[in-house]
Amino acid sequence: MPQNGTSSLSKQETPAEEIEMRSVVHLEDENVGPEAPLISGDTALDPDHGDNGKTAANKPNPHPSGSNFLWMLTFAACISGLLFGYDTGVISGTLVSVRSDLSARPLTTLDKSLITSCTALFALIASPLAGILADKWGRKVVILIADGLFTAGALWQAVTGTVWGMILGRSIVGLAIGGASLIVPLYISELAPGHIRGRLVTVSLLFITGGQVVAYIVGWGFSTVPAGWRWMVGLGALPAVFQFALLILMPETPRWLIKARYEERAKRILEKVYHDKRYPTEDVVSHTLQAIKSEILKEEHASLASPKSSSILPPTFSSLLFHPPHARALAIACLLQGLQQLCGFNSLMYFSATIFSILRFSSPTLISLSIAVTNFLATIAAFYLIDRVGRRRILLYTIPGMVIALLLCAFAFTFINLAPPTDQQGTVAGSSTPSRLPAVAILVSLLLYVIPYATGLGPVPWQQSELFPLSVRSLGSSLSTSTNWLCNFVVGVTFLPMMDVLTPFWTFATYAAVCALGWVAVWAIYPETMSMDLEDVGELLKDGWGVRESLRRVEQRRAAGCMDRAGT
Ligand SMILES: O[C@H]1[C@H](O)[C@@H](O)[C@H](O)[C@@H](O)[C@H]1O
Repeated sequence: MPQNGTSSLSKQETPAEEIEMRSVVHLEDENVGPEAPLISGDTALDPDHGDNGKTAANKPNPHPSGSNFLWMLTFAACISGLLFGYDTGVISGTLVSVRSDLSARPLTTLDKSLITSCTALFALIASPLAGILADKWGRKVVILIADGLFTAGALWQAVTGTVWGMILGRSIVGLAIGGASLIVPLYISELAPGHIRGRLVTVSLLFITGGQVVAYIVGWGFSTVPAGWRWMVGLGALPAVFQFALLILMPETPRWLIKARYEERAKRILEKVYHDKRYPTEDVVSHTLQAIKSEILKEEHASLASPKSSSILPPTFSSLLFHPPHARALAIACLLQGLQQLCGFNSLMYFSATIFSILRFSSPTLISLSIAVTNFLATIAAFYLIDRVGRRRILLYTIPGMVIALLLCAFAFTFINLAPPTDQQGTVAGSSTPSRLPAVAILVSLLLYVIPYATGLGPVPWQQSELFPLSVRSLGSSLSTSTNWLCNFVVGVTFLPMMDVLTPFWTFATYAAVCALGWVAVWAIYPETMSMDLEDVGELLKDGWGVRESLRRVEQRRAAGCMDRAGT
């Protein structure tokens, strides 16, 4: 395995060497601008060779719904998503069941906050590190390390006897979640053909939200068993061990392999990914290979030619921050990830039982399960829509629904008298006799909020990897993943204080305002990337945000009938 993704050329993989030599020759030609074909006379390596709208109709058609091999790899990778969901969801049940089992005393509010928020904090630290490792050693290595951390963290939590031991265990799991949340969408995006990429990445969201549902059910099931919480947290080790074993069968992504100059291996994997008896795959494989190689050459050229690169920062960092197309991709990815968290969804994930207990529902944990189940079911809708309706359009349609539902919820809260401030257990105190109608209206409005969230903002930001060209893909994805965890952390620590200080009305109205502002930003700068090859997305952001151009291409592809392959 190469040390930095650019060395270790094997003898039989000379075509990649040749590519590198050609690239050097090309870079020595002063008259060749980034717009020009990289290798004159070689149409396969022409930047226009990809689907830029002119060639859409002529592109070879891969299997419309993906080969079995591709689906198997997607499911294998998604086990990390299941762990991400399980470990974020299990905390709510654990906090109620621990009682005095840790440090021989009941948990204080501070204990609860630390145990909950350290996971997001360590996920935030882990994602950029995972991005660097994913570039150096490959995507698979990060999955392997995350599995090790998931297992160690789960077992440690199950046996620990102190609050600080629990915080340590949650932090180890946080490191694993940070790595997994970066690598799963990246791994799948780099394997998937453009026309089903959105759906395959959304499968990982089904595993995340499904993991949250399982965690809530397990939490509910073990809540009456003495020390049952040890089983809740310890069970997280099982899927990690299973995935660890599966890793032997999982290949590296073709895109990383080509960057690391293992072209023959990349070709063999592409052949398997696109394999189907009913469809000739040779053309698709060679088209994809050439498009990846062309993109690598262009990126190498562009970053060398970039005038604003800084000598203080490592080259990939300065290329990501100072090369305008890369910086634009980063801005969009961070906007979407920040919006996904600052819209307040995880305040429900972490505190819905608290909200429903102040509303005097007889079984708050069961009612909060309805939030998790709705989140999961609406993600299934996203799976069907994301490659048909498109990422941008889904967001523009669903965010207004979230704004309305949040305002309804804020309004309904004005009919509930809340006694200030939180009690000793960190629970927001409620009035003695809240009326049933506003309480039911709050539950309904929260469910109405979750449906559009899970159809749009839940899955769309995780399509982030497709925005970045290969040279900065894992670094860019890791920074936007960190943005996600930073904002997740902010929402986790501010929700209860906001409810106390600002009142529930202003808390939910603030989330509504964030969503409304987010809608404007999405409308202004997020281009439609549905059905595009990864290598073509970069073209869109070359001279601007590419919104109009992306919509024009969507129309063109529709007219050419290309989208029928995705079932549109
Ligand atoms: O996309 C996921 C999903 O929406 C989860 O339900 C949520 O808990 C995560 O924070 C988010 O990243």
